Amino acid sequence: MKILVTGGAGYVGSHCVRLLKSKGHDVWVYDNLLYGHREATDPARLIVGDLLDQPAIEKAMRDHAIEAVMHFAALCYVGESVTDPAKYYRNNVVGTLNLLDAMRACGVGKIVFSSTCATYGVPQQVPIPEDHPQNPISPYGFTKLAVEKALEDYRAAYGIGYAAPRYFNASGASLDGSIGEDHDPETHLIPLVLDVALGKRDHISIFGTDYPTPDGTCIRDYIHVEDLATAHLAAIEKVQPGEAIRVNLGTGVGASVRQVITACEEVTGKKIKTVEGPRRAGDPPELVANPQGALDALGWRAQHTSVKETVASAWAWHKAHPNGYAG
Ligand SMILES: NC(=O)c1ccc[n+]([C@@H]2O[C@H](COP(=O)([O-])OP(=O)(O)OC[C@H]3O[C@@H](n4cnc5c(N)ncnc54)[C@H](O)[C@@H]3O)[C@@H](O)[C@H]2O)c1
Ligand SMILES: O=c1ccn([C@@H]2O[C@H](COP(=O)(O)OP(=O)(O)O[C@H]3O[C@H](CO)[C@@H](O)[C@H](O)[C@H]3O)[C@@H](O)[C@H]2O)c(=O)[nH]1
Repeated sequence: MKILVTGGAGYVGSHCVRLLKSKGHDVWVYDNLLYGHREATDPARLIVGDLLDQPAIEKAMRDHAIEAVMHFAALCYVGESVTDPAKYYRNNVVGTLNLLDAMRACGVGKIVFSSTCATYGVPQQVPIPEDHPQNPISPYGFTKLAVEKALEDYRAAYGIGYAAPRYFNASGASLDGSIGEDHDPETHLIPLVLDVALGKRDHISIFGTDYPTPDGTCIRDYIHVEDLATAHLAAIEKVQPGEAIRVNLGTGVGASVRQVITACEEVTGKKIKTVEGPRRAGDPPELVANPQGALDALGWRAQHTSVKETVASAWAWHKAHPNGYAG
């Protein structure tokens, strides 16, 4: 398939691009490089462009006879989405409408869109099934839910098929150590803890120790980025024009903040200094996927279910690239 991958120079997108290519798909990346890295992808297959430039998206689709889209491009900082929601609605919602309208204009019939468990808000039930109510608690989550709704309406009216995988916490790095996570600023737990192990940060702050969980810290479902890639491959190959697939992508196994820190200590052999602090606004106590829906819909299940194994792949990359793609 000829696939346009928006955000393919970013963390999750770059891992998916590699897998798609290895399976023989003809892949073009469309990324404005705001947070993406030229080094994370093949420069000969990179179109530097913005989602807000609809004619440029259409040109990319026509120039390369695109048949399907994988859509990773988005702004993803939950905190910033609260202080500057306009930026998030414009980029994530208006940008995606431009992409969908370009697909209509060019006759592209299917898309896989990066949604998130943040669309569920504070869960009423854990593990979370796909039919759980979606009540986001941040503008970021609302932008993702708005796109899910638009996808469904575009499917019903115009026949565009879509898969909307809702990721839990993307983690880890490619198993050969060649690409990994490099966000600036970094806000995610695992890379921040590994920065402490590398001596780049003095300590990790634990955001809240009074949650109703066994050790008092938040529980998350850390899904390996290579597992996310295999799920996307399954989704793009499975979904057909006019169809809809909505699935959670998680391991089904949760790990607390303290458990992640312990895993990092075991993997790196370094003692991690921690500072216990207040809760971070908007953090639900526990987010864990019910993975059955993805198994039923895509025949997919996560292969990396040990957080220690996931941390080990992240550590291999961070150790080899202490300054990310900059060296
Ligand atoms: N990382 C996670 O834990 C996680 C969890 C759930 C969902 N997601 C979603 O998965 C997707 C990828 O996340 P990531 O962690 O790889 O983020 P990332 O920031 O590493 O990648 C996003 C990419 O999109 C590009 N981009 C952003 N706005 C653009 C625009 N207007 N035009 C063109 N390119 C643009 C950025 O330059 C970047 O390369 C996002 O949509 C995110 O919301 C991520
Ligand atoms: O310095 C830190 C950073 C994080 N945490 C905690 O670690 C957990 C994981 O946090 P983080 O790595 O920031 O991920 P999330 O906030 O869970 O959000 C990620 O995962 C979501 C899905 O769960 C996606 O929607 C988001 O885009 C993605 O950033 C949370 O309980 C945080 O409170 C700390 O205690 N200290």
